[in-house]
Amino acid sequence: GNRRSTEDFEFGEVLGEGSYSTVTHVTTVHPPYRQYALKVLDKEHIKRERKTKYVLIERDTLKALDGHPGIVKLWWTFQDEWSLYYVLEFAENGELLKWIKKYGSFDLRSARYYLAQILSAVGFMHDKGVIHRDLKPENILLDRNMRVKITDFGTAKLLKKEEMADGHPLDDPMGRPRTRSFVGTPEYVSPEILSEGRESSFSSDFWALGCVLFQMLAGRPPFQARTEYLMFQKIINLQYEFPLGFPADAKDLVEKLLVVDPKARLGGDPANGNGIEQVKNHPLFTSHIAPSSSPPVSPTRA
Ligand SMILES: NC(=O)Nc1ccc2c(c1)=C(Cc1cc(-c3cccc(C(=O)NCCN4CCCCC4)c3)c[nH]1)C(=O)N=2
Repeated sequence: GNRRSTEDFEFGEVLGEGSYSTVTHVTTVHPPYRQYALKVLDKEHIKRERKTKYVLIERDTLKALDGHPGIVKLWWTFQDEWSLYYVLEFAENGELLKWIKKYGSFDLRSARYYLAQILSAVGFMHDKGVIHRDLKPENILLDRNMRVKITDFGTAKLLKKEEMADGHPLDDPMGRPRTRSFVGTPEYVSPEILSEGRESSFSSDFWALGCVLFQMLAGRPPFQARTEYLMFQKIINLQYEFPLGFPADAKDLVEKLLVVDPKARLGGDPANGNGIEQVKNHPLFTSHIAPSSSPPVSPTRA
């Protein structure tokens, strides 16, 4: 059968490190030689840090999202005495963040090309009741054809059926105060998480999309500060500025996504219908009919 073990793989370079996991480039030792990203999770550390819940959420979320080209595929899982192993899709061109830094910033056509693919993957996630909660250029990978592959669902939230209506997790029937389980990466965390201590909702992912669009075109995230406290102040007070020359259509979309009230955010209120469709119908996408030439494979400066 296909019971796997580390013996089946030749280990290559380390691709990424987390607090209790390491992702390594591996190649199968038997033909057909295939490349994967092997995520090794340390059992001892997981138990000590009480992260078992997150580890299982990642596996269950990736299984629920299997089949979408914009989400990293989980091929198999196996374990040994010390570790859990997730055999994940290898995205050869790595993190979107690396490409933004390499080119300084993207031109509008490239930013629109990547945002359209990210929206397709996020729309699929939300339809399946998954909130990513930590969308950022480090978690948006690019494969050998520069196609988007979203990863790192270790901190995602898998909503129950009855929670799907407005994307908000239900309050505890016993009225116990909500213990906010997780806060995303400071630069990209939405104001409602910081101020009301709310759980994230679908709308939190839209805030992060606004930050990613800004960063692709500006070459930096909208909110930066020397300390997390100062960063949080800037986020809840919406203190950010566009660089000169920031394209008008993209500026308008960022301004509709970086809205403090999650319900007023574009796509943020499920009562207005499918959030992703509202973003896809924005002039950034509808007022530029792409020329017949194929989309850009690698980002180029404006
Ligand atoms: N937290 C997580 O779950 N993290 C994950 C999960 C899955 C996963 C994952 C992370 C991946 C990360 C990754 C990182 C890289 C990478 C890291 C450093 C440099 C490069 C790079 O320079 N790539 C482009 C140039 N290469 C040079 C080598 C030959 C091929 C082309 C890629 C490629 N893929 C991956 O491919 N698949």
